[in-house]
Amino acid sequence: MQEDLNAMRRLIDVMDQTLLDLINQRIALTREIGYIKARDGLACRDEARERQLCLRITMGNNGPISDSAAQRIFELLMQESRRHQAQCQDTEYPTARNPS
Ligand SMILES: O=C(O)C(=O)C[C@]1(C(=O)O)C=C[C@@H](O)C=C1
Repeated sequence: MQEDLNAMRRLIDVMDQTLLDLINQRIALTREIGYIKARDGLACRDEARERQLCLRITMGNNGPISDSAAQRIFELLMQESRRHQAQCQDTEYPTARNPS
């Protein structure tokens, strides 16, 4: 019984690390977008894109989590993206990302 529990928890630990790595990769991408927005004078928040994303999340949610739980998770992710993008507004566009 304890062995079954431990085996399941090890699976969860591996999955959590994968999720964390993916979340950090997502943030890295949104930071790239942040530099582009800063360069082009665009606002961090794009409400139309956020609505589109929430719709896509609802359409793609196969459960068992509820649509509102899925939306809360993604709203938190987007909030964190915007926080990182705000930092990009204050820093120079890295030349390594700007080959031109
Ligand atoms: O797609 C963008 O424009 C982004 O900046 C990415 C992102 C996101 O995290 O998905 C972040 C902030 C915007 O309000 C919308 C979406």
